[in-house]
Amino acid sequence: MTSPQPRSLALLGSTGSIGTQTLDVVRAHPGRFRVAVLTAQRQADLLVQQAREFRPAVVVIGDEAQYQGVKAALAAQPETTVLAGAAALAEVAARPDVDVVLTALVGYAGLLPTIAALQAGKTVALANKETLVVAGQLVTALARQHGAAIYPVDSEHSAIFQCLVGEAPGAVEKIILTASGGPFRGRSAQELARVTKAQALKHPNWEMGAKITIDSASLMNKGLEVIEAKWLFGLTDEQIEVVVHPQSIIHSLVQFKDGSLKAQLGLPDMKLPIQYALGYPERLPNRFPRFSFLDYPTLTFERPDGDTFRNLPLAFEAMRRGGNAPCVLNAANEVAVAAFLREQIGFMDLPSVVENCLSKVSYLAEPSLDDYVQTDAETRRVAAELVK
Ligand SMILES: NC(=O)C1=CN([C@@H]2O[C@H](COP(=O)(O)OP(=O)(O)OC[C@H]3O[C@@H](n4cnc5c(N)ncnc54)[C@H](OP(=O)(O)O)[C@@H]3O)[C@@H](O)[C@H]2O)C=CC1
Ligand SMILES: CC(=O)[C@@H](O)[C@H](O)COP(=O)(O)O
Ligand SMILES: [Mn+2]
Repeated sequence: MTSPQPRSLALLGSTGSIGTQTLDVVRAHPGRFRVAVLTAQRQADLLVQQAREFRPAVVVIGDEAQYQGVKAALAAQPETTVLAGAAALAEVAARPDVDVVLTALVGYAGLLPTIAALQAGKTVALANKETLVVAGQLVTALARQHGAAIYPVDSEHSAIFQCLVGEAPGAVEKIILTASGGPFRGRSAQELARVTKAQALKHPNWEMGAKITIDSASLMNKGLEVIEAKWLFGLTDEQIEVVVHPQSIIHSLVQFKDGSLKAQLGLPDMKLPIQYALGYPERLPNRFPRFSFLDYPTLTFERPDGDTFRNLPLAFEAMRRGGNAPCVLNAANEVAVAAFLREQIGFMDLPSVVENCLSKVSYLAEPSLDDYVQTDAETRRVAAELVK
């Protein structure tokens, strides 16, 4: 039997939590994947170290001030071209030598490179949920138009994707996204007003980047995932539910029209969903740690507390309004989370900034790409005033 040609990867955001775990998956499967592109924003030293190991055709350092340093550090590696700046991300995502673009960068910055990848017909392994939150309708329409697949990396969406394999289109009654509830599950609004950044950065089950960890603590992560699921799986708003499952073992469920439920289970480890998206439709054998029910004799479930964690109902509301409302939600949240991480605002200010921006920024029912860009910029201006 001949071995398959290695899949060529563009890994956008290689220095982050998803990016470094993606490289672990690549290391676990020698010969299956080839790294053609690596990109970082500020961590130039780690980017150089990764480039020396994986010898990609191109690296991008987002922070242009670090271009000369990266170029000098890779001078002895002429096969690797060094580029800098945000525009280079879209350029490398569309390179002819790339099969799969894994979007492991954080926030709105993922939108334009993902669009470039889809327009070039690339398969996108999507970790960057903000892309579908901001412009899900436009992005999924582009994928259809260019015959490009989007495979989810987000653990809940990977779970749903795995449950849907072999099922007829239209067989789904609803999906149930599981939420850990974060480090502050069960706390009152009064208690939440006093929590610290250090406490919010301690997720009970997952090791992740700072922005998504704060989003998990405020339940905005689940709100973003609700909107992400709508577009990935073509669901109506009524077909999406959230249940709190503090152990993060059941990664999500699908309920079918005959009442049957399918779930995907596993340890909280992103290497499996990353590998599934990169290897799809194959299930590649690996030696990652295995789950045992005996280690988790009790799996529990609760209703999310949307009165206290207001980001979740705000995200549902933005989804129902549609148009540019989810783009406003996302930009407001990005500004608020950055301000919280600078210890400029408190935890309970996070939903207030989002709610305020949703009421202040002009609503557009059918935004173009340019409208999304304008909405993002306008929302950031409004939000910046609110977090001062
Ligand atoms: N971490 C996880 O387990 C999960 C993450 N996700 C999603 O995946 C995405 C990545 O998350 P995570 O890995 O945790 O994030 P991290 O913050 O750990 O990593 C983000 C990566 O993006 C780069 N980056 C940051 N800002 C920009 C920018 N403006 N332009 C270009 N690149 C940028 C960073 O570069 P540098 O570090 O060099 O500055 C880094 O490589 C997010 O959308 C998140 O919601 C989804 C499910 C699980
Ligand atoms: C690993 C992953 O996919 C994260 O999005 C994770 O789900 C965060 O956990 P909660 O948002 O459920 O706390
Ligand atoms: Mn998730």
